[in-house]
Amino acid sequence: MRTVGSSFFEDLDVSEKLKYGCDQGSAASEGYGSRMLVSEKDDTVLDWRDYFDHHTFPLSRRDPSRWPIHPPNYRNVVEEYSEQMKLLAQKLMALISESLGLPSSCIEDAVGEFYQNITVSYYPPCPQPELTLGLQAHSDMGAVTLLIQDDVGGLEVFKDGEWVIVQPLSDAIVVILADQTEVITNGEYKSSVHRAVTNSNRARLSVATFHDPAKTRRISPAPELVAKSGPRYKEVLYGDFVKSWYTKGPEGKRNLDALLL
Ligand SMILES: O=C(O)CCC(=O)C(=O)O
Ligand SMILES: [Fe+2]
Repeated sequence: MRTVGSSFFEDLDVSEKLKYGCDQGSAASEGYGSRMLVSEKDDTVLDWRDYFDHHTFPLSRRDPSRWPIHPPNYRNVVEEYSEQMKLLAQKLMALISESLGLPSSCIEDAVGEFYQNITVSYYPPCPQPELTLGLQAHSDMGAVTLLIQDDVGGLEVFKDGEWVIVQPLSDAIVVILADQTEVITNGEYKSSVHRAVTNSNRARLSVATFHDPAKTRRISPAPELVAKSGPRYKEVLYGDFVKSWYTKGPEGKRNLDALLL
């Protein structure tokens, strides 16, 4: 997956890439985009990255004809990778459920049918890395994100009040728990606040596979956990949560904090 991703970003010129351009005006639209976000306040660059977003599940959203044809195995690799990541996300949700004494299907049942997106992020070398981040601090909105990165490094997680580097390991898949898992587990598992930093000499590639509920899904803490310690989060319609995330901007976990009881 890393190989086909970097081949798309590094072998094609901009005009070729723009044939797959996403609609930058609408949230999480499929295709190629460049998010060199610039602050309206003081012109500082906020995000320094290019990306390609693929809609992979449910199958009704999947249209491989919108994905690159270079390199030639690109579309097959994405389809196979998507399947494997879905299986892994299901396994992890079952293990988390069991670890809390819940039936193994509990979290997956609460999430419902997976909306899976695969985002390849490409961070070009940044001339002044101290002035901008590749991607601002945020927690992911959905349930579980599975991330692979190359050997450059740049992913950091916020732990015990400081930023900790996630060392790149070529065979590792980083599990990033997202906001809806925190709600469903009634805060027993926390979503992770993370960001990507840039560097001035090497481009970096990461592939994040998001597993989210449908926008029409209502998410609330599992009843078994509420029975033990009372509800700690308000119920939320996932579509409303996504809307408020895009309105307020990521900025740490502020969005999820609005659901705290
Ligand atoms: O590039 C990375 O390591 C982080 C990507 C990420 O957090 C995201 O796309 O939500
Ligand atoms: Fe993220």
